[in-house]
Amino acid sequence: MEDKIRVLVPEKDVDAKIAELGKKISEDYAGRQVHLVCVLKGGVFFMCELAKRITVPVTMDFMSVSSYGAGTESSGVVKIVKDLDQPLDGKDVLIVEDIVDSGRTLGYLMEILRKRNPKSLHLCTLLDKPERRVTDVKVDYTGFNIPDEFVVGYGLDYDQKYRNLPYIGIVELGK
Ligand SMILES: O=P(O)(O)OC[C@H]1O[C@H](OP(=O)(O)OP(=O)(O)O)[C@H](O)[C@@H]1O
Ligand SMILES: Nc1nc2[nH]cnc2c(=O)[nH]1
Repeated sequence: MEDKIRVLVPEKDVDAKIAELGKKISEDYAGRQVHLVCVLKGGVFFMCELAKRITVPVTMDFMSVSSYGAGTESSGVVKIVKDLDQPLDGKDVLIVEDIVDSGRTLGYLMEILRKRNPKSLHLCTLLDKPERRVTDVKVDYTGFNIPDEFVVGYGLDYDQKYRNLPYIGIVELGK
């Protein structure tokens, strides 16, 4: 049987929220250049849409870390699979993520990136599951706080599927 996807956040609400976040970030970074750091793979859809909504000068870089396997639980072991191409010294860095869940990935990542001497380091996530937090993380910009459900779409996968959905959904697995 095919998996069923129940819509949690419809496409129009995601689009409206990204526009709102882009406006807020543009205001907060007025007169500066913002260096967006995308955490692959999940963050890429959100980052592209967000970048289009930011009106101050933007530069971008990408990194890939792995903390989840094929399942739905963070392993707690975070590995850098692909590092950034450019140094962060003196830059106003904004990390762009699809989701903060246990906080392990971002807690670890922010600690490493802070050591690279950015002028500022902030975090923007499309989704946050505050109930699930194990590691404390300061989130500066949040799209939606969501309940403790495993979500897919807008970059988020289940076993590498469903990243391309233009909305956020909950998978009901087929038997
Ligand atoms: O707060 P945590 O519990 O650490 O979970 C958050 C992390 O999990 C997801 O990545 P994932 O490992 O699924 O990789 P992907 O983006 O390549 O799918 C997400 O993009 C975050 O990086
Ligand atoms: N796809 C997906 N990846 C995650 N990584 C951490 N939480 C989640 C989630 O709810 N869905």
